[in-house]
Amino acid sequence: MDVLVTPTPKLQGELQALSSKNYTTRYLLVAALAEGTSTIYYPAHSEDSDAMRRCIRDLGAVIEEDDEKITITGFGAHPRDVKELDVGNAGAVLRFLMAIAALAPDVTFINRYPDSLGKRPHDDLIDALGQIGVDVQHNDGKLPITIRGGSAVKGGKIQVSGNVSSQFLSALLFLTPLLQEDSEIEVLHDLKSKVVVGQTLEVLEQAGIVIEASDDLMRYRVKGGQKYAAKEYIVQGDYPGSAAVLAAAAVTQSDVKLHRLMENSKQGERAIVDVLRMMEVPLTHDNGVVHVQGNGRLKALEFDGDKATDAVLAMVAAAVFAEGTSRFYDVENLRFKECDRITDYLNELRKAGANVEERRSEIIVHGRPEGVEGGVEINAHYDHRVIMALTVVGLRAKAPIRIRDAHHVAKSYPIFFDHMKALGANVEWVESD
Ligand SMILES: O=C(O)C1=C[C@@H](OP(=O)(O)O)[C@@H](O)[C@H](O)C1
Ligand SMILES: C=C(OP(=O)(O)O)C(=O)O
Repeated sequence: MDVLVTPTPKLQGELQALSSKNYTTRYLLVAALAEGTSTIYYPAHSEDSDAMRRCIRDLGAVIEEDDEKITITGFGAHPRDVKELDVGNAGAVLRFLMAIAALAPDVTFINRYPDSLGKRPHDDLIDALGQIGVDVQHNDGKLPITIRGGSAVKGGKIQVSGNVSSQFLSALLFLTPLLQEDSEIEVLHDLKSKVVVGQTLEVLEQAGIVIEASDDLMRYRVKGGQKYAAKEYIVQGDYPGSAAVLAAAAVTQSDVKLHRLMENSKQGERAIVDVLRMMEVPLTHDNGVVHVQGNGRLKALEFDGDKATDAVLAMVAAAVFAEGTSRFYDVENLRFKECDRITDYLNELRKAGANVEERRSEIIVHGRPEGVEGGVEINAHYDHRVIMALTVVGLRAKAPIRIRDAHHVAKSYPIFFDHMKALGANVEWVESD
């Protein structure tokens, strides 16, 4: 399905932010790794969180769900001997479960998105798992991937590169407490998306796991033979998805309130609020409610995008209409996401009429406060965040834009267009031809 975005000068209304994707995937996983029954309140519903639900069920977790909560009886350190897992297009789910598959005899992760997840590299995790005796068969570091683990995998010293994705380190942090022996993990090179590792450590601690981490998050000591506790968890609101809604409010005349966005969240993408403030967008953030009263005027800024990796595309979309030139730096790992979020995204922005430039690890935006031309068809590149960001741009284009295959928004935010409509955006689903 495609979506037609017709220019919309005003947005107004109140929404509940959807539930955090990254906390949902983590709570589902730690509940599955516990032996008792855990309860997760307000879990996210999206393709990625459904992928984690499906895979932990296949691995032996028993799941019951109603409108408010999900209860999970876990398999502890003993997943069922499943032959195949389908993670859809979910990178974090794949990487976390590649590590957990080391507890099973022989699991193959299939390749259902050859043009998206199928192109993403997993070499650093494959290499790290190899160091503790996991046999990994792969297609040049990519899917399909077969993991052969089992009782021979005991823990030990592991070095893992962090300069492509933090998910490889998070994956090892979920696995190593369950191994028989103690482990020491050292992160080599750099650690991208470092803030997300904070979310991993927070969830591990909530699940009763003890990990000694160095202050710079580059070294870890993990005792083996630990057990995940069965607990109750509450999922907070999602900043990465909300970033697109807030950016939409920022580029229009708006009066928009978004609830459930904790001020002290560990999600790096909460920086969307500070970034919009620095862009001089009128807003307040109190008691978990972000209230944007946009007047359509924004100022350019410079921002270290690695601090808020999944909100950068929304920030860039806002910068398209700012006065002056904005620069988002330290964003090279955006190239290894659902698509190349620098080259592919900027190509689509250019089509819509934005004035943008790319460097290897930077996005530069020469703002056009007068608006962009629009009147084009956008390729979604299988990327929910490209779809949401181009919607923001379409609201302030001079002619409608059509986003091809916009249904991929469901990877993280299936009701994004319902939410945008509720705020008054002129967005409608149209059959692809
Ligand atoms: O650990 C996680 O849940 C995630 C980590 C980040 O990936 P990278 O570490 O690859 O930047 C982020 O982009 C992704 O959406 C979710
Ligand atoms: C990159 C993302 O997810 P993942 O890496 O889990 O596919 C995302 O949600 O923007």
